[in-house]
Amino acid sequence: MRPVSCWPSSWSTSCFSHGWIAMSVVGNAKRLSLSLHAKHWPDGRQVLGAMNFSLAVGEVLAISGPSGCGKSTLLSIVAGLDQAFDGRLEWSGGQPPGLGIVFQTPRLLPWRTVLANVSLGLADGAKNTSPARQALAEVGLSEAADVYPARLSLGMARRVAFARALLSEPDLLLLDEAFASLDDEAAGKLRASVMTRVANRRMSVLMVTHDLRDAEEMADRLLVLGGTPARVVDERAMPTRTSAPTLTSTAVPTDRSFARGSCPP
Ligand SMILES: Nc1ncnc2c1ncn2[C@@H]1O[C@H](COP(=O)(O)OP(=O)(O)OP(=O)(O)O)[C@@H](O)[C@H]1O
Repeated sequence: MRPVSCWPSSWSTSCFSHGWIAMSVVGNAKRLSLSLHAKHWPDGRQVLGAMNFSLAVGEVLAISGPSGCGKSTLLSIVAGLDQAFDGRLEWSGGQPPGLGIVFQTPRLLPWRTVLANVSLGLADGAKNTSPARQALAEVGLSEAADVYPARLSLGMARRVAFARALLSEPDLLLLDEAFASLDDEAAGKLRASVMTRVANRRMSVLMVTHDLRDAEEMADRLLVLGGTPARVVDERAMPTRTSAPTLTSTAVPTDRSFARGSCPP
C-alpha cells in the first residue's frame, strides 16, 4: 500500500487518507502519480471513485472497462483538461511533461488544411512545413497534406491527429480509442510508430482502449475500470511486453472478458 502523502506540486485539491487502490512501480522513474478520491459532475453524480496509480517513464499503461464507465473522464483529468476533481495529480519534477493527445474524436480544425492541422503547436509550424510533412508521411497521408478535414474519412482524420500528437515529440502520449476505425495495416503502423518512440525516447503512454489487441501489443500493464462510480476492478501485467516494470501488487487473471458488458453496480 502506498503511504499517504501530500505531494508538493499538483493540479488540485485535497489530501485524504483512505480509500486507496494501491499499485506502484518499482525501479522506474515516475512520470506521473494520480491519487484520485472522487470525480463528481456538476449535477452531483459521482463518475469516478477512489483510485491511485503511477506511470513510469517509458511505460505503457492501458485502461479499459465498459462503455460509459469514465475512462475518457480519467484521461481528461490526467491531461489537465478537467481539474474539477478531488485528489492529486503529480508530475515528476513538479512540471507537467510535454503532452500529446489523440482524442476519441480527432478534433481537427475544419478551416485549416491537413498540413496546417498537423503543424498546430509547433512554434515555427507555419514557416517550416517539412517536419509536418514527415509526420504525415509516417502515418501514410502525404497525399492529403493540402485537403481540408471535411474530405477525410474518420480513420484518415484519426491518422492526422496521430501525426499532430507525435510531431510534438511528447513525453507522455494520451490515447483515447485512438486505433478505432483503422484497418489492421494502418493500426499496425501507428502502433509501431508509438512503440518506437517508447523505446527510443522513453515516451510514456496512457491509452484507453476496448481492444485487447492494443493492450496486448503495446501495454506493460492494464487497468480495468468498473462499477458506479468507477474504480479499478482488475489490474494485470501484460505478458507480451518484456519491459514490464515490477509490480508491487496484484494477481494477474487470464480471462479476456474485461471490456465486455455494462458497468456492474
Ligand atoms: N461533461 C459531462 N457532464 C456530465 N456527465 C458527463 C460529462 N461527460 C461525460 N459524462 C458522463 O460521464 C460518464 C462517463 O463518460 P466517459 O466518456 O468518461 O465514459 P467512457 O468510459 O470513456 O465511455 P466510452 O467507452 O463509451 O467512450 C458517462 O455516463 C457520461 O454520460
